[in-house]
Amino acid sequence: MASLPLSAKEEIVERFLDAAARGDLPQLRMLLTHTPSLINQTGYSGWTALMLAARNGHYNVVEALLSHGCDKLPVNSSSQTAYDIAKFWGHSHISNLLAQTDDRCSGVLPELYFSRETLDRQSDKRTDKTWLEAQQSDPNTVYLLFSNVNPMVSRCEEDKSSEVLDKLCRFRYDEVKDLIQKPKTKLIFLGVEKKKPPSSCSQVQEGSWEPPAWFAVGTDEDATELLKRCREDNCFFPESPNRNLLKFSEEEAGIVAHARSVLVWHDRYSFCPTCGSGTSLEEGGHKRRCLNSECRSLKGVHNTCYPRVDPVVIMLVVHPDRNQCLLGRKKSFPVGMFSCLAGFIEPGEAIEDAVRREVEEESGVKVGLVRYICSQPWPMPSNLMIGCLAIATSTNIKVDQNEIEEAQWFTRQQIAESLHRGANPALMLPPSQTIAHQLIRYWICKNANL
Ligand SMILES: NC(=O)C1=CN([C@@H]2O[C@H](COP(=O)(O)OP(=O)(O)OC[C@H]3O[C@@H](n4cnc5c(N)ncnc54)[C@H](O)[C@@H]3O)[C@@H](O)[C@H]2O)C=CC1
Ligand SMILES: [Mg+2]
Ligand SMILES: [Mg+2]
Ligand SMILES: [Mg+2]
Ligand SMILES: [Zn+2]
Repeated sequence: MASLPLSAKEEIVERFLDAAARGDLPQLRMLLTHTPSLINQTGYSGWTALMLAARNGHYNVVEALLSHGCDKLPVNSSSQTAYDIAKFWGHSHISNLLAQTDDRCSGVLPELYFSRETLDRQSDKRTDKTWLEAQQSDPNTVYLLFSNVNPMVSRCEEDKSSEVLDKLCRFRYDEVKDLIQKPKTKLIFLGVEKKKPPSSCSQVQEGSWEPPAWFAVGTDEDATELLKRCREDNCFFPESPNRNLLKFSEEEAGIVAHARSVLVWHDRYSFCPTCGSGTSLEEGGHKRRCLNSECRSLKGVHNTCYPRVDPVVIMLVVHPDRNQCLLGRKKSFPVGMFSCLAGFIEPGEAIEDAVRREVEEESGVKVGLVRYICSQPWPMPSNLMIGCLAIATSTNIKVDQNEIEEAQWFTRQQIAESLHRGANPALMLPPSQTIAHQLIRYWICKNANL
C-alpha cells in the first residue's frame, strides 16, 4: 500500500527529528529559528529530538536543545526520558548534562504557585504612618476586598490555555473609604507595584511619580452588601475557598498568599496570647499590640505580636533502589490520588529530623539522607511547605491509619506515565500548583541524583 503523503507540518517535524538524530546542528538550528514550536515535537513512538540526540550521543545537539528551553520530562512509548536513554546507551557525558543543567532555566523546577513576589513589600514603610495615610487616599492605590478571609473575584475564561481563571476585584479609595474607616475593618499594606510606568508619563518626567500601593481590606460584613460595591456584575466570593485559591494567575496567587495568611492571623489572634487583653493593629496590619500597658508582650520583641508561619516538611521518599518512590493517600483525597508525605515541624526540631520522624510515623519506612529542594508558601492558613528528597534505608510499609489510609511504592515508569499522560485511574497525582507535584516531577527529571 502506498504511504500517505505527509502534510507540510509533518514534513518539517520529520526533518527536525532527523537532524537531531544525525547530529546535524546547523540544520537543527536553522529549523528552530524558523519554527520554534518544533522544540518538543514527537515522532515515531513518542521520541523527541532530545531523545534522538541522547540516543546517538550528540552532545552538542542536546546542549543546543536545552539552551532553547527544551522539556526534559516527556517519555517515549517505553516510558523512557532522554536521561534514561542516554544512560542506557552509555553516553554518560550526556546523562550528566541532562541531570545537571540549571533547574530553574531548564524548567525542571518551575516557579512554585503562591511564591511569586508580585509586589515590593517595602516593609520599612510599615512604620511610616504619614506615608501610609497618604497612600490610602491616593487615587491610584489598589484595594482588594476579603470577606471572612475570602477574596472577592471575577471569573474570566480568556486564558490562552482555556482554563478558568479567577481575577481579584480591584477597588479605588472612593469606593471603599467608608469601609476602611469602620473600627472592625482590617487594613493590610501589601506593598507597591514593581512595574515602572512608560517614561512618557508626565509624573515620571517631573520626578513625582510613585508606584501604586496595594492594600487588602478584611471585613466580616455581609458578602451580599460587599458585592454591591462592584462595577462589574460577575463578581463573587468563592464557595469552596481552598480549591478556588488555586485558580489565580501566578502574579495574583503571590498576592493572595500574603494577604490571606495575614488576615487569617488577625482572625484567629484577636486577643493578646500573653495576657488575654484586647489588641490594636499596627505597622500596616503586620503587628498586633496589646492594649494592656502592663503586658509582658510590650517588653522587647515578642513573637506573638507578629503574623505566624507554620513550617511543614513535605518529602518525596526514594526507594534504596532509586527506581521507586513512596506516596501516600489520606482518606479525604479523591479516589486514586496519592501524594508526598508531609507533616508539621515540631518545636526544637531540625528539617532533616522532622522528615525522618514524619516518614517513619506515617509509613514505618526509615530514612537516611535528606536533601532540601524548594519551598512554597501555602496560605491554608499559613504554612511554609519545605520540600525535600529523602532516601529510604528500609522498605517495609506499616501505615499509621490515623494519618494515612494507604502508602505504596510506585515505580518511575508508573509516575512518569501518570505525569505525562495524565488521566490514569490507578494513580492520580496532585495538581501542578502543589509542591508535592513539583517534587515528584523533579525526581523524574533529575533521577534522584543525590
Ligand atoms: N502544598 C502541598 O503540596 C501539600 C500541602 N500539605 C499541607 O501540609 C500540612 C501538614 O500536613 P499533615 O499531613 O496534615 O501534617 P501532620 O502529618 O503533622 O499531621 C497533622 C496533625 O498534626 C498535628 N499538628 C501539629 N502541629 C500542627 C500545626 N501547627 N497546625 C495544625 N496541626 C498540627 C495535628 O494533630 C494534625 O491533625 C497540611 O495543612 C496540608 O494542608 C500537605 C500535603 C501536600
Ligand atoms: Mg502528614
Ligand atoms: Mg504526620
Ligand atoms: Mg505531625
Ligand atoms: Zn497582653
